[in-house]
Amino acid sequence: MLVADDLSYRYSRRSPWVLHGHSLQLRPGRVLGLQGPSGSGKSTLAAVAAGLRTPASGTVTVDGRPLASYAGPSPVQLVLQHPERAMNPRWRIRDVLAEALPGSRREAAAQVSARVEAEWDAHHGLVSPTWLDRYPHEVSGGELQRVNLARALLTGPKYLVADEISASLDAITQTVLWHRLDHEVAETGLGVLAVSHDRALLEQVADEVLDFATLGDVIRSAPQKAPTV
Ligand SMILES: Nc1ncnc2c1ncn2[C@@H]1O[C@H](COP(=O)(O)OP(=O)(O)OP(=O)(O)O)[C@@H](O)[C@H]1O
Repeated sequence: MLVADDLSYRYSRRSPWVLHGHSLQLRPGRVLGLQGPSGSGKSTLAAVAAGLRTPASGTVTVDGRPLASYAGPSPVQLVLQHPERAMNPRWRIRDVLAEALPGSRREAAAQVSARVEAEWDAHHGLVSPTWLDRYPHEVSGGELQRVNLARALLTGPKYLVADEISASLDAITQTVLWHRLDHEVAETGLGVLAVSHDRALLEQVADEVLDFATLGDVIRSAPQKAPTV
């Protein structure tokens, strides 16, 4: 289980606490929705839960071990809204995916081809083999986000934090993206924290939807509780 416990976080000494006693638990094979208004702190919680930001206090553990103690690729991967910002536009999709794997680029590219053809074919998977020789600008926005997700999954995470991953897509493309991700959840037991301002979307894709505001302490109590950083 991924457990974020009693987190506090602020961006600088002078800025207000964004996280103040925030906690959540994510089980394998579940999609947990996290909803809240713009600026409330959802992305901050997502980044802390994925180990990209260090809380001032509180812990993030995976199966009882601190997330920071895991060597190699993190068991918690974070995927953000804009896939084009997360990849080199001069690399073919095969190489973009290969970057996630250890070993030489050539070996990794061969593994990518094998995996895409075996598991991620066009019928049920995230990536079509026909995209592998294309550049990022030669696939659609929805397809590129599927590549972005696939790259995170190639590292073999136990949990995926998906922060507004379909916010830039039209309704049909959103549905396709979540359907493909749902397939991965069912097949592999991946746990997903789906972060969005869009409650209606989360109610469609998640097993349970949490409100950001209910996960932390009342803001009045935060300055006493959280340590000075
Ligand atoms: N890098 C940063 N430096 C300073 N303050 C930041 C930084 N990133 C976010 N903040 C502030 O932290 C607060 C929470 O921001 P965050 O991005 O976590 O909210 P959010 O709920 O994800 O918003 P949105 O739905 O608009 O993406 C906001 O007040 C924001 O201005």
